[in-house]
Amino acid sequence: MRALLAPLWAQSGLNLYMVLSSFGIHILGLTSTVFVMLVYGRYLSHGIDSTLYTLVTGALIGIGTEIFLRRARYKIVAALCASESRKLSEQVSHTSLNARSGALQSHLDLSANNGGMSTWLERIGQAVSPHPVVALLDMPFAFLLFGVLFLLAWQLALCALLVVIILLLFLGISIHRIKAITTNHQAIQGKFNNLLKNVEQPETVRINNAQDWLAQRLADGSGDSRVSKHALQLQQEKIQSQVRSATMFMSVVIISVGAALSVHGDLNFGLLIGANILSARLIVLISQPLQQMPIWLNALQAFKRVKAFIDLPEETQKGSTLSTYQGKIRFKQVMFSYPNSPLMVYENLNFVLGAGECLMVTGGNGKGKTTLARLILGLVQPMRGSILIDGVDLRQVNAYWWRQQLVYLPQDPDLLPGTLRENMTFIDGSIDDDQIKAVLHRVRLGEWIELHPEGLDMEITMRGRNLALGIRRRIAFARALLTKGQLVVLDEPLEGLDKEGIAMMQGVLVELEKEKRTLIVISQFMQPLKNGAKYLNLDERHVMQIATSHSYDAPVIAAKGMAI
Ligand SMILES: Nc1ncnc2c1ncn2[C@@H]1O[C@H](COP(=O)(O)OP(=O)(O)OP(=O)(O)O)[C@@H](O)[C@H]1O
Repeated sequence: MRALLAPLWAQSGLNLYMVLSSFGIHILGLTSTVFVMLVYGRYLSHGIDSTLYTLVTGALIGIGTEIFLRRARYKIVAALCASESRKLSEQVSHTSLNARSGALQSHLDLSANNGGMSTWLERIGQAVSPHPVVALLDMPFAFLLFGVLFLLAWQLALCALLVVIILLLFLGISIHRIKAITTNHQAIQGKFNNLLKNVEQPETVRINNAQDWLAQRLADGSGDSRVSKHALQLQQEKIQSQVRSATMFMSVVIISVGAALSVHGDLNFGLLIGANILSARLIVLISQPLQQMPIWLNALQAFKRVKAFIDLPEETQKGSTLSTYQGKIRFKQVMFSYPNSPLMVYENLNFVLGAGECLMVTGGNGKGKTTLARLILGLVQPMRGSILIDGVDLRQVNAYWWRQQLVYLPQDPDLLPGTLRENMTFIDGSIDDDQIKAVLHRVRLGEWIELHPEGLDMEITMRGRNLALGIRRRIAFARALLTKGQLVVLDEPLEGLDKEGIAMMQGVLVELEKEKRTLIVISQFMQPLKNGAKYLNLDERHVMQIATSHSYDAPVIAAKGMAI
Protein backbone atom coordinates (compact mmCIF):
# COMPACT_ATOMS: atom_id res chain seq x y z
CA MET A 1 0.00 0.00 0.00
CA ARG A 2 2.84 2.33 0.94
CA ALA A 3 4.37 1.84 -2.48
CA LEU A 4 1.08 2.63 -4.20
CA LEU A 5 0.85 5.85 -2.25
CA ALA A 6 4.37 6.77 -3.31
CA PRO A 7 3.19 9.93 -5.13
CA LEU A 8 2.08 11.30 -1.76
CA TRP A 9 5.59 11.27 -0.35
CA ALA A 10 7.62 11.34 -3.51
CA GLN A 11 8.94 14.87 -2.97
CA SER A 12 8.80 16.42 0.46
CA GLY A 13 8.40 20.04 -0.77
CA LEU A 14 5.38 19.13 -2.83
CA ASN A 15 3.98 16.98 -0.03
CA LEU A 16 3.90 19.98 2.23
CA TYR A 17 2.19 21.95 -0.51
CA MET A 18 -0.39 19.19 -1.00
CA VAL A 19 -1.17 18.98 2.72
CA LEU A 20 -1.39 22.77 3.06
CA SER A 21 -3.47 23.15 -0.09
CA SER A 22 -5.79 20.35 1.05
CA PHE A 23 -6.18 22.15 4.34
CA GLY A 24 -6.93 25.41 2.51
CA ILE A 25 -9.39 23.67 0.17
CA HIS A 26 -11.39 22.25 3.07
CA ILE A 27 -11.37 25.47 5.07
CA LEU A 28 -12.54 27.31 1.95
CA GLY A 29 -15.01 24.47 1.41
CA LEU A 30 -16.82 25.81 4.46
CA THR A 31 -17.54 29.03 2.53
CA SER A 32 -21.01 28.02 1.36
CA THR A 33 -21.98 26.88 4.87
CA VAL A 34 -20.73 30.11 6.44
CA PHE A 35 -22.34 32.14 3.64
CA VAL A 36 -25.78 30.58 4.27
CA MET A 37 -25.47 31.17 8.00
CA LEU A 38 -24.37 34.78 7.56
CA VAL A 39 -27.06 35.56 4.99
CA TYR A 40 -29.60 34.27 7.44
CA GLY A 41 -28.06 35.90 10.51
CA ARG A 42 -26.89 39.27 9.06
CA TYR A 43 -28.87 40.04 5.90
CA LEU A 44 -32.29 38.50 6.50
CA SER A 45 -32.50 39.92 10.00
CA HIS A 46 -31.39 43.52 9.05
CA GLY A 47 -32.14 43.68 5.31
CA ILE A 48 -29.10 45.86 4.37
CA ASP A 49 -28.24 45.22 0.69
CA SER A 50 -24.57 46.16 1.02
CA THR A 51 -24.21 43.34 3.57
CA LEU A 52 -25.54 40.92 0.99
CA TYR A 53 -23.11 42.26 -1.68
CA THR A 54 -20.21 41.87 0.73
CA LEU A 55 -21.27 38.34 1.65
CA VAL A 56 -21.74 37.32 -2.00
CA THR A 57 -18.35 38.81 -2.95
CA GLY A 58 -16.69 37.00 -0.03
CA ALA A 59 -18.40 33.72 -0.96
CA LEU A 60 -17.38 34.05 -4.63
CA ILE A 61 -13.76 34.79 -3.68
CA GLY A 62 -13.76 31.81 -1.31
CA ILE A 63 -15.27 29.45 -3.90
CA GLY A 64 -12.94 30.76 -6.65
CA THR A 65 -9.88 30.29 -4.48
CA GLU A 66 -10.99 26.79 -3.57
CA ILE A 67 -11.40 25.91 -7.26
CA PHE A 68 -7.96 27.37 -8.01
CA LEU A 69 -6.31 25.40 -5.19
CA ARG A 70 -8.09 22.19 -6.22
CA ARG A 71 -6.90 22.53 -9.82
CA ALA A 72 -3.34 23.33 -8.78
CA ARG A 73 -3.29 20.35 -6.37
CA TYR A 74 -4.75 18.07 -9.04
CA LYS A 75 -2.04 19.07 -11.52
CA ILE A 76 0.73 18.42 -9.00
CA VAL A 77 -0.71 15.04 -8.03
CA ALA A 78 -1.07 14.16 -11.73
CA ALA A 79 2.58 15.06 -12.35
CA LEU A 80 3.73 13.04 -9.32
CA CYS A 81 1.62 10.04 -10.38
CA ALA A 82 3.05 10.21 -13.90
CA SER A 83 6.56 10.35 -12.50
CA GLU A 84 5.89 7.33 -10.24
CA SER A 85 4.41 5.35 -13.15
CA ARG A 86 7.43 6.21 -15.27
CA LYS A 87 9.76 5.06 -12.49
CA LEU A 88 7.91 1.77 -12.19
CA SER A 89 7.96 1.21 -15.96
CA GLU A 90 11.69 1.94 -16.00
CA GLN A 91 12.26 -0.59 -13.21
CA VAL A 92 10.22 -3.17 -15.13
CA SER A 93 12.18 -2.49 -18.34
CA HIS A 94 15.44 -2.71 -16.41
CA THR A 95 14.45 -6.09 -14.97
CA SER A 96 13.23 -7.35 -18.35
CA LEU A 97 16.60 -6.52 -19.85
CA ASN A 98 18.87 -7.49 -16.96
CA ALA A 99 17.22 -10.26 -14.93
CA ARG A 100 18.66 -13.72 -15.26
CA SER A 101 17.03 -15.28 -18.23
CA GLY A 102 16.05 -18.48 -16.39
CA ALA A 103 14.41 -16.60 -13.52
CA LEU A 104 12.69 -14.29 -16.00
CA GLN A 105 11.31 -17.12 -18.04
CA SER A 106 9.96 -19.10 -15.10
CA HIS A 107 8.36 -15.93 -13.74
CA LEU A 108 6.71 -15.23 -17.09
CA ASP A 109 5.56 -18.87 -17.36
CA LEU A 110 3.94 -18.68 -13.93
CA SER A 111 2.32 -15.32 -14.57
CA ALA A 112 0.96 -16.11 -18.03
CA ASN A 113 -2.51 -16.82 -16.58
CA ASN A 114 -2.58 -13.73 -14.39
CA GLY A 115 -2.81 -11.16 -17.13
CA GLY A 116 0.84 -10.33 -17.70
CA MET A 117 2.90 -7.24 -17.07
CA SER A 118 0.94 -4.76 -19.21
CA THR A 119 -2.31 -5.63 -17.39
CA TRP A 120 -0.62 -5.27 -14.00
CA LEU A 121 0.90 -1.92 -14.89
CA GLU A 122 -2.46 -0.73 -16.15
CA ARG A 123 -4.13 -1.73 -12.87
CA ILE A 124 -1.46 0.07 -10.87
CA GLY A 125 -1.84 3.06 -13.19
CA GLN A 126 -5.55 3.22 -12.40
CA ALA A 127 -4.81 3.45 -8.66
CA VAL A 128 -1.77 5.68 -8.90
CA SER A 129 -3.71 8.35 -10.71
CA PRO A 130 -4.91 11.78 -9.54
CA HIS A 131 -8.53 10.93 -8.81
CA PRO A 132 -8.02 8.13 -6.24
CA VAL A 133 -4.98 9.84 -4.72
CA VAL A 134 -6.84 13.15 -4.26
CA ALA A 135 -9.81 11.27 -2.78
CA LEU A 136 -7.45 9.71 -0.26
CA LEU A 137 -5.86 13.08 0.52
CA ASP A 138 -9.31 14.53 1.22
CA MET A 139 -10.55 11.75 3.48
CA PRO A 140 -8.96 12.90 6.78
CA PHE A 141 -10.71 16.26 6.42
CA ALA A 142 -13.97 14.47 7.15
CA PHE A 143 -12.91 14.91 10.81
CA LEU A 144 -12.72 18.69 10.25
CA LEU A 145 -16.26 18.75 8.82
CA PHE A 146 -17.47 16.53 11.61
CA GLY A 147 -15.91 18.86 14.19
CA VAL A 148 -17.57 21.92 12.62
CA LEU A 149 -20.89 20.08 12.53
CA PHE A 150 -20.43 19.23 16.19
CA LEU A 151 -19.88 22.91 16.98
CA LEU A 152 -23.03 23.87 15.07
CA ALA A 153 -25.26 21.30 16.79
CA TRP A 154 -23.96 18.21 18.56
CA GLN A 155 -27.30 16.42 17.99
CA LEU A 156 -26.87 16.79 14.21
CA ALA A 157 -23.25 15.62 14.46
CA LEU A 158 -24.41 12.44 16.23
CA CYS A 159 -27.06 11.85 13.56
CA ALA A 160 -24.46 12.31 10.83
CA LEU A 161 -22.13 9.90 12.62
CA LEU A 162 -24.87 7.29 12.74
CA VAL A 163 -25.57 7.61 9.01
CA VAL A 164 -21.83 7.40 8.24
CA ILE A 165 -21.46 4.23 10.36
CA ILE A 166 -24.41 2.58 8.55
CA LEU A 167 -22.92 3.57 5.19
CA LEU A 168 -19.52 2.17 6.19
CA LEU A 169 -21.11 -1.13 7.18
CA PHE A 170 -22.88 -1.48 3.84
CA LEU A 171 -19.84 -0.38 1.87
CA GLY A 172 -17.63 -2.81 3.83
CA ILE A 173 -19.85 -5.75 2.88
CA SER A 174 -20.05 -4.65 -0.77
CA ILE A 175 -16.29 -4.15 -1.03
CA HIS A 176 -15.69 -7.58 0.48
CA ARG A 177 -17.98 -9.08 -2.17
CA ILE A 178 -16.47 -7.09 -5.01
CA LYS A 179 -13.03 -8.43 -4.10
CA ALA A 180 -14.11 -12.02 -4.73
CA ILE A 181 -16.02 -11.04 -7.88
CA THR A 182 -12.98 -9.15 -9.22
CA THR A 183 -10.64 -12.11 -8.60
CA ASN A 184 -13.06 -14.40 -10.40
CA HIS A 185 -13.42 -11.97 -13.32
CA GLN A 186 -9.66 -11.60 -13.69
CA ALA A 187 -9.14 -15.37 -13.75
CA ILE A 188 -11.86 -15.81 -16.41
CA GLN A 189 -10.55 -12.87 -18.43
CA GLY A 190 -6.97 -14.24 -18.21
CA LYS A 191 -8.08 -17.62 -19.58
CA PHE A 192 -9.99 -15.93 -22.37
CA ASN A 193 -7.01 -13.75 -23.32
CA ASN A 194 -4.78 -16.84 -23.47
CA LEU A 195 -7.30 -18.50 -25.73
CA LEU A 196 -7.37 -15.43 -27.97
CA LYS A 197 -3.62 -15.79 -28.52
CA ASN A 198 -4.34 -18.94 -30.54
CA VAL A 199 -6.03 -16.79 -33.14
CA GLU A 200 -2.61 -15.22 -33.71
CA GLN A 201 -1.45 -18.61 -35.05
CA PRO A 202 -3.92 -18.90 -37.91
CA GLU A 203 -1.90 -21.45 -39.87
CA THR A 204 -1.66 -23.88 -36.96
CA VAL A 205 -5.41 -23.61 -36.48
CA ARG A 206 -6.10 -24.24 -40.17
CA ILE A 207 -3.57 -27.07 -40.55
CA ASN A 208 -5.30 -28.90 -37.72
CA ASN A 209 -8.79 -28.03 -38.95
CA ALA A 210 -9.32 -26.62 -35.47
CA GLN A 211 -11.51 -23.67 -36.48
CA ASP A 212 -14.75 -25.11 -35.09
CA TRP A 213 -13.10 -26.25 -31.88
CA LEU A 214 -11.47 -22.85 -31.35
CA ALA A 215 -14.64 -20.94 -32.31
CA GLN A 216 -16.62 -22.92 -29.70
CA ARG A 217 -14.01 -22.31 -26.99
CA LEU A 218 -13.83 -18.61 -27.88
CA ALA A 219 -17.62 -18.34 -27.71
CA ASP A 220 -17.66 -20.10 -24.31
CA GLY A 221 -14.79 -17.98 -23.03
CA SER A 222 -16.35 -14.75 -24.22
CA GLY A 223 -19.69 -15.76 -22.65
CA ASP A 224 -18.04 -16.48 -19.28
CA SER A 225 -16.11 -13.23 -19.51
CA ARG A 226 -19.30 -11.25 -20.21
CA VAL A 227 -21.13 -12.87 -17.28
CA SER A 228 -18.31 -12.17 -14.83
CA LYS A 229 -17.94 -8.60 -16.10
CA HIS A 230 -21.66 -8.06 -15.71
CA ALA A 231 -21.49 -9.32 -12.10
CA LEU A 232 -18.64 -6.89 -11.45
CA GLN A 233 -20.50 -3.94 -12.97
CA LEU A 234 -23.59 -4.78 -10.92
CA GLN A 235 -21.56 -4.75 -7.73
CA GLN A 236 -19.93 -1.43 -8.69
CA GLU A 237 -23.35 0.05 -9.37
CA LYS A 238 -24.54 -1.26 -6.00
CA ILE A 239 -21.76 0.63 -4.24
CA GLN A 240 -22.63 3.86 -6.06
CA SER A 241 -26.28 3.40 -5.28
CA GLN A 242 -25.46 2.89 -1.57
CA VAL A 243 -23.60 6.20 -1.58
CA ARG A 244 -26.48 8.00 -3.33
CA SER A 245 -28.98 6.53 -0.86
CA ALA A 246 -26.77 7.49 2.08
CA THR A 247 -26.60 11.10 0.81
CA MET A 248 -30.37 11.32 0.56
CA PHE A 249 -30.88 9.56 3.88
CA MET A 250 -28.41 11.94 5.52
CA SER A 251 -30.33 14.92 4.18
CA VAL A 252 -33.65 13.59 5.46
CA VAL A 253 -32.18 12.87 8.90
CA ILE A 254 -30.39 16.23 9.23
CA ILE A 255 -33.35 18.30 7.97
CA SER A 256 -35.90 16.46 10.11
CA VAL A 257 -33.82 16.49 13.32
CA GLY A 258 -32.68 20.06 12.56
CA ALA A 259 -36.29 21.14 11.95
CA ALA A 260 -37.33 19.63 15.28
CA LEU A 261 -34.46 21.51 17.00
CA SER A 262 -35.50 24.75 15.21
CA VAL A 263 -39.08 24.38 16.37
CA HIS A 264 -37.85 24.11 19.94
CA GLY A 265 -35.64 27.15 19.36
CA ASP A 266 -32.31 25.26 19.67
CA LEU A 267 -31.19 25.89 16.07
CA ASN A 268 -31.81 28.72 13.62
CA PHE A 269 -32.70 28.15 9.97
CA GLY A 270 -29.32 29.33 8.66
CA LEU A 271 -27.50 26.80 10.84
CA LEU A 272 -29.82 24.05 9.65
CA ILE A 273 -29.10 24.72 5.95
CA GLY A 274 -25.36 25.03 6.72
CA ALA A 275 -25.42 21.72 8.60
CA ASN A 276 -27.18 20.05 5.68
CA ILE A 277 -24.49 21.26 3.24
CA LEU A 278 -21.74 20.06 5.60
CA SER A 279 -23.25 16.62 6.11
CA ALA A 280 -23.56 16.11 2.32
CA ARG A 281 -19.87 17.00 1.94
CA LEU A 282 -19.06 14.60 4.74
CA ILE A 283 -20.61 11.70 2.81
CA VAL A 284 -18.62 12.66 -0.30
CA LEU A 285 -15.31 12.80 1.60
CA ILE A 286 -15.86 9.42 3.23
CA SER A 287 -17.40 7.55 0.32
CA GLN A 288 -15.07 8.73 -2.46
CA PRO A 289 -11.95 6.86 -1.35
CA LEU A 290 -14.03 3.83 -0.38
CA GLN A 291 -15.54 3.75 -3.86
CA GLN A 292 -11.97 3.54 -5.15
CA MET A 293 -11.35 0.49 -2.97
CA PRO A 294 -11.79 -2.12 -5.75
CA ILE A 295 -9.22 -0.21 -7.82
CA TRP A 296 -6.82 -0.14 -4.85
CA LEU A 297 -7.30 -3.84 -4.15
CA ASN A 298 -6.65 -4.68 -7.78
CA ALA A 299 -3.62 -2.47 -7.84
CA LEU A 300 -2.25 -3.95 -4.63
CA GLN A 301 -2.40 -7.43 -6.08
CA ALA A 302 -0.82 -6.23 -9.31
CA PHE A 303 1.85 -4.36 -7.39
CA LYS A 304 2.84 -7.52 -5.49
CA ARG A 305 3.35 -9.27 -8.82
CA VAL A 306 5.30 -6.38 -10.34
CA LYS A 307 7.42 -6.18 -7.18
CA ALA A 308 8.18 -9.91 -7.40
CA PHE A 309 9.21 -9.30 -11.00
CA ILE A 310 11.40 -6.31 -10.17
CA ASP A 311 13.09 -8.33 -7.41
CA LEU A 312 14.16 -11.10 -9.80
CA PRO A 313 17.89 -11.76 -9.53
CA GLU A 314 19.94 -9.86 -12.07
CA GLU A 315 22.79 -11.05 -14.20
CA THR A 316 26.19 -10.23 -12.82
CA GLN A 317 27.17 -7.03 -14.58
CA LYS A 318 29.44 -6.08 -11.73
CA GLY A 319 31.42 -9.33 -11.82
CA SER A 320 35.05 -9.57 -12.80
CA THR A 321 36.44 -9.65 -16.31
CA LEU A 322 39.54 -11.63 -17.15
CA SER A 323 42.35 -9.79 -18.94
CA THR A 324 42.28 -12.51 -21.60
CA TYR A 325 40.16 -15.59 -21.90
CA GLN A 326 42.21 -18.54 -23.08
CA GLY A 327 39.21 -20.72 -23.92
CA LYS A 328 39.28 -23.29 -21.12
CA ILE A 329 35.95 -24.45 -19.71
CA ARG A 330 35.07 -26.97 -17.02
CA PHE A 331 31.75 -28.37 -15.80
CA LYS A 332 32.27 -29.52 -12.24
CA GLN A 333 29.56 -31.67 -10.63
CA VAL A 334 26.85 -29.64 -12.31
CA MET A 335 23.30 -30.37 -11.23
CA PHE A 336 20.50 -28.58 -13.01
CA SER A 337 16.75 -28.61 -13.34
CA TYR A 338 14.42 -25.84 -14.53
CA PRO A 339 12.66 -24.08 -11.65
CA ASN A 340 9.10 -25.09 -12.55
CA SER A 341 9.94 -28.52 -13.83
CA PRO A 342 10.01 -31.77 -11.83
CA LEU A 343 12.57 -33.24 -14.27
CA MET A 344 16.27 -33.18 -13.45
CA VAL A 345 18.21 -32.28 -16.60
CA TYR A 346 21.67 -33.14 -15.16
CA GLU A 347 22.45 -34.78 -11.85
CA ASN A 348 26.21 -34.63 -11.94
CA LEU A 349 27.74 -33.42 -15.16
CA ASN A 350 31.51 -33.24 -15.43
CA PHE A 351 33.87 -32.42 -18.25
CA VAL A 352 36.96 -30.37 -18.89
CA LEU A 353 37.76 -28.70 -22.18
CA GLY A 354 41.17 -27.15 -22.68
CA ALA A 355 41.83 -24.08 -24.81
CA GLY A 356 41.54 -24.95 -28.50
CA GLU A 357 39.94 -28.33 -27.84
CA CYS A 358 36.73 -29.58 -29.39
CA LEU A 359 33.71 -31.14 -27.72
CA MET A 360 30.94 -32.85 -29.59
CA VAL A 361 27.69 -32.96 -27.63
CA THR A 362 24.95 -35.33 -28.61
CA GLY A 363 21.87 -36.94 -27.12
CA GLY A 364 18.21 -37.55 -27.83
CA ASN A 365 15.38 -35.02 -27.69
CA GLY A 366 15.02 -33.33 -24.36
CA LYS A 367 18.30 -34.71 -22.99
CA GLY A 368 19.65 -31.26 -22.25
CA LYS A 369 21.78 -30.27 -25.25
CA THR A 370 20.38 -26.77 -25.57
CA THR A 371 20.36 -26.42 -21.78
CA LEU A 372 24.11 -27.05 -21.82
CA ALA A 373 24.53 -24.09 -24.18
CA ARG A 374 22.26 -21.93 -21.98
CA LEU A 375 24.36 -22.83 -18.93
CA ILE A 376 27.54 -21.86 -20.78
CA LEU A 377 25.98 -18.57 -21.83
CA GLY A 378 25.04 -17.89 -18.21
CA LEU A 379 21.35 -17.68 -19.12
CA VAL A 380 20.60 -20.27 -16.42
CA GLN A 381 22.74 -21.23 -13.43
CA PRO A 382 23.61 -24.65 -11.97
CA MET A 383 21.68 -25.61 -8.84
CA ARG A 384 24.77 -27.32 -7.54
CA GLY A 385 28.34 -27.49 -8.77
CA SER A 386 29.99 -24.89 -10.93
CA ILE A 387 31.11 -23.90 -14.40
CA LEU A 388 34.67 -22.63 -14.49
CA ILE A 389 36.19 -20.60 -17.30
CA ASP A 390 39.97 -20.46 -17.17
CA GLY A 391 39.49 -21.57 -13.53
CA VAL A 392 37.10 -18.75 -12.57
CA ASP A 393 33.53 -19.54 -11.51
CA LEU A 394 31.13 -18.22 -14.17
CA ARG A 395 28.90 -16.84 -11.40
CA GLN A 396 31.61 -14.31 -10.56
CA VAL A 397 32.15 -13.17 -14.12
CA ASN A 398 30.62 -10.09 -15.73
CA ALA A 399 27.87 -11.44 -17.98
CA TYR A 400 28.24 -8.68 -20.57
CA TRP A 401 31.98 -9.33 -20.94
CA TRP A 402 31.48 -13.09 -21.00
CA ARG A 403 29.10 -12.99 -23.97
CA GLN A 404 31.74 -11.07 -25.90
CA GLN A 405 34.02 -14.08 -25.46
CA LEU A 406 31.51 -16.39 -27.15
CA VAL A 407 30.58 -17.20 -30.70
CA TYR A 408 27.14 -18.67 -30.14
CA LEU A 409 24.74 -19.95 -32.72
CA PRO A 410 21.39 -20.88 -31.12
CA GLN A 411 19.31 -23.73 -32.47
CA ASP A 412 16.41 -21.42 -33.32
CA PRO A 413 17.88 -17.93 -33.52
CA ASP A 414 15.85 -14.75 -33.39
CA LEU A 415 16.84 -11.43 -34.89
CA LEU A 416 16.03 -8.13 -33.22
CA PRO A 417 13.80 -5.39 -34.64
CA GLY A 418 15.99 -2.91 -36.50
CA THR A 419 18.05 -2.90 -39.67
CA LEU A 420 20.32 -5.77 -40.59
CA ARG A 421 23.27 -3.45 -39.90
CA GLU A 422 21.99 -2.78 -36.38
CA ASN A 423 21.56 -6.49 -35.78
CA MET A 424 25.21 -7.01 -36.69
CA THR A 425 26.56 -4.18 -34.55
CA PHE A 426 24.66 -4.52 -31.26
CA ILE A 427 27.57 -6.45 -29.81
CA ASP A 428 30.14 -3.85 -30.87
CA GLY A 429 29.24 -0.41 -32.22
CA SER A 430 32.66 0.00 -33.89
CA ILE A 431 31.97 -2.72 -36.47
CA ASP A 432 31.79 -1.08 -39.91
CA ASP A 433 29.97 -2.02 -43.13
CA ASP A 434 33.06 -3.62 -44.67
CA GLN A 435 33.42 -5.97 -41.70
CA ILE A 436 29.71 -6.83 -41.88
CA LYS A 437 29.91 -7.52 -45.59
CA ALA A 438 33.04 -9.63 -45.08
CA VAL A 439 31.39 -11.80 -42.45
CA LEU A 440 28.26 -12.13 -44.61
CA HIS A 441 30.51 -13.37 -47.43
CA ARG A 442 32.08 -15.78 -44.97
CA VAL A 443 28.68 -17.39 -44.30
CA ARG A 444 27.98 -17.24 -48.06
CA LEU A 445 25.35 -14.53 -47.85
CA GLY A 446 27.45 -12.04 -49.82
CA GLU A 447 25.50 -12.38 -53.03
CA TRP A 448 22.20 -12.41 -51.18
CA ILE A 449 22.92 -9.07 -49.51
CA GLU A 450 24.31 -7.50 -52.69
CA LEU A 451 21.17 -8.43 -54.61
CA HIS A 452 18.87 -7.16 -51.91
CA PRO A 453 17.59 -3.64 -52.84
CA GLU A 454 17.98 -2.30 -49.29
CA GLY A 455 21.25 -4.02 -48.49
CA LEU A 456 22.34 -3.61 -44.89
CA ASP A 457 19.48 -1.13 -44.37
CA MET A 458 16.98 -3.95 -44.72
CA GLU A 459 14.45 -3.80 -41.86
CA ILE A 460 14.19 -6.95 -39.80
CA THR A 461 10.64 -7.58 -38.62
CA MET A 462 8.85 -10.47 -36.92
CA ARG A 463 12.11 -11.48 -35.18
CA GLY A 464 13.39 -12.47 -38.63
CA ARG A 465 10.76 -15.21 -38.85
CA ASN A 466 9.74 -14.00 -42.31
CA LEU A 467 13.21 -14.92 -43.58
CA ALA A 468 13.98 -18.45 -44.73
CA LEU A 469 15.27 -20.55 -41.80
CA GLY A 470 18.63 -21.14 -43.51
CA ILE A 471 19.09 -17.39 -44.15
CA ARG A 472 18.10 -16.49 -40.59
CA ARG A 473 20.57 -19.02 -39.19
CA ARG A 474 23.37 -17.79 -41.43
CA ILE A 475 22.70 -14.18 -40.39
CA ALA A 476 22.75 -15.31 -36.75
CA PHE A 477 26.00 -17.17 -37.34
CA ALA A 478 27.54 -14.14 -39.05
CA ARG A 479 26.43 -11.98 -36.13
CA ALA A 480 28.01 -14.46 -33.69
CA LEU A 481 31.27 -14.60 -35.64
CA LEU A 482 31.66 -10.83 -35.30
CA THR A 483 32.36 -11.24 -31.57
CA LYS A 484 35.60 -13.04 -32.41
CA GLY A 485 35.02 -14.95 -29.16
CA GLN A 486 37.44 -17.65 -28.03
CA LEU A 487 34.73 -20.17 -27.17
CA VAL A 488 32.49 -21.27 -30.02
CA VAL A 489 29.15 -22.91 -29.15
CA LEU A 490 27.05 -24.11 -32.07
CA ASP A 491 23.64 -25.63 -31.37
CA GLU A 492 22.55 -27.90 -34.23
CA PRO A 493 24.76 -26.00 -36.71
CA LEU A 494 23.47 -27.82 -39.77
CA GLU A 495 19.79 -27.35 -39.10
CA GLY A 496 18.02 -25.54 -41.93
CA LEU A 497 21.15 -25.30 -44.09
CA ASP A 498 21.31 -26.38 -47.70
CA LYS A 499 24.25 -28.17 -49.31
CA GLU A 500 26.11 -24.91 -49.78
CA GLY A 501 25.35 -23.91 -46.20
CA ILE A 502 26.68 -27.20 -44.84
CA ALA A 503 29.88 -26.76 -46.84
CA MET A 504 30.16 -23.20 -45.49
CA MET A 505 29.72 -24.42 -41.92
CA GLN A 506 32.38 -27.08 -42.37
CA GLY A 507 34.77 -24.56 -43.88
CA VAL A 508 34.26 -22.04 -41.07
CA LEU A 509 34.69 -24.77 -38.45
CA VAL A 510 38.04 -25.73 -39.99
CA GLU A 511 39.10 -22.08 -39.87
CA LEU A 512 37.97 -21.70 -36.26
CA GLU A 513 39.86 -24.81 -35.27
CA LYS A 514 42.99 -23.53 -37.02
CA GLU A 515 42.59 -20.30 -35.06
CA LYS A 516 42.75 -22.47 -31.90
CA ARG A 517 39.28 -21.55 -30.74
CA THR A 518 37.60 -23.90 -28.31
CA LEU A 519 34.65 -25.56 -30.02
CA ILE A 520 31.48 -27.03 -28.58
CA VAL A 521 29.29 -28.46 -31.29
CA ILE A 522 25.85 -29.69 -30.29
CA SER A 523 23.99 -32.00 -32.58
CA GLN A 524 21.60 -34.91 -32.37
CA PHE A 525 23.13 -36.50 -35.45
CA MET A 526 26.83 -36.51 -35.12
CA GLN A 527 29.87 -38.49 -35.93
CA PRO A 528 33.17 -38.04 -34.15
CA LEU A 529 34.97 -34.95 -35.35
CA LYS A 530 38.59 -35.85 -35.34
CA ASN A 531 41.27 -37.59 -33.42
CA GLY A 532 41.28 -36.32 -29.88
CA ALA A 533 37.90 -34.62 -30.01
CA LYS A 534 35.92 -35.08 -26.86
CA TYR A 535 32.51 -36.53 -27.12
CA LEU A 536 29.68 -36.01 -24.66
CA ASN A 537 26.67 -38.25 -25.01
CA LEU A 538 23.92 -36.86 -22.83
CA ASP A 539 21.98 -40.11 -23.20
CA GLU A 540 24.72 -41.78 -21.22
CA ARG A 541 25.60 -38.83 -19.03
CA HIS A 542 29.35 -39.27 -19.32
CA VAL A 543 32.31 -37.95 -21.25
CA MET A 544 34.68 -40.03 -23.30
CA GLN A 545 37.69 -39.45 -25.49
CA ILE A 546 37.19 -40.38 -29.12
CA ALA A 547 39.98 -42.51 -30.37
CA THR A 548 38.95 -42.86 -33.98
CA SER A 549 40.75 -40.70 -36.44
CA HIS A 550 38.88 -38.27 -38.64
CA SER A 551 39.99 -35.07 -40.11
CA TYR A 552 38.30 -31.87 -41.17
CA ASP A 553 38.88 -32.84 -44.76
CA ALA A 554 36.24 -35.46 -44.21
CA PRO A 555 32.73 -34.28 -43.35
CA VAL A 556 33.06 -32.81 -39.90
CA ILE A 557 29.49 -33.26 -38.93
CA ALA A 558 27.35 -35.75 -40.70
CA ALA A 559 23.66 -35.44 -40.36
CA LYS A 560 22.10 -38.86 -40.11
CA GLY A 561 20.92 -40.02 -43.49
CA MET A 562 22.24 -36.93 -45.17
CA ALA A 563 24.76 -37.29 -47.94
CA ILE A 564 27.32 -34.53 -47.69
N1 LIG B 1 12.40 -23.14 -20.08
C1 LIG B 1 12.20 -24.37 -19.64
N2 LIG B 1 11.46 -24.60 -18.54
C2 LIG B 1 11.26 -25.83 -18.07
N3 LIG B 1 11.80 -26.93 -18.63
C3 LIG B 1 12.55 -26.77 -19.74
C4 LIG B 1 12.79 -25.48 -20.30
N4 LIG B 1 13.57 -25.63 -21.41
C5 LIG B 1 13.81 -26.95 -21.51
N5 LIG B 1 13.19 -27.63 -20.52
C6 LIG B 1 13.25 -29.07 -20.28
O1 LIG B 1 14.59 -29.41 -20.06
C7 LIG B 1 14.90 -30.63 -20.71
C8 LIG B 1 16.08 -30.41 -21.66
O2 LIG B 1 15.69 -29.53 -22.69
P1 LIG B 1 16.66 -29.11 -23.87
O3 LIG B 1 15.97 -28.11 -24.72
O4 LIG B 1 17.97 -28.73 -23.29
O5 LIG B 1 16.79 -30.50 -24.64
P2 LIG B 1 17.51 -30.78 -26.02
O6 LIG B 1 18.39 -31.96 -25.79
O7 LIG B 1 18.17 -29.58 -26.57
O8 LIG B 1 16.26 -31.20 -26.89
P3 LIG B 1 16.09 -31.13 -28.50
O9 LIG B 1 16.98 -32.14 -29.10
O10 LIG B 1 14.66 -31.50 -28.71
O11 LIG B 1 16.41 -29.73 -28.91
C9 LIG B 1 13.63 -31.07 -21.39
O12 LIG B 1 12.99 -32.01 -20.55
C10 LIG B 1 12.81 -29.82 -21.50
O13 LIG B 1 11.44 -30.12 -21.44
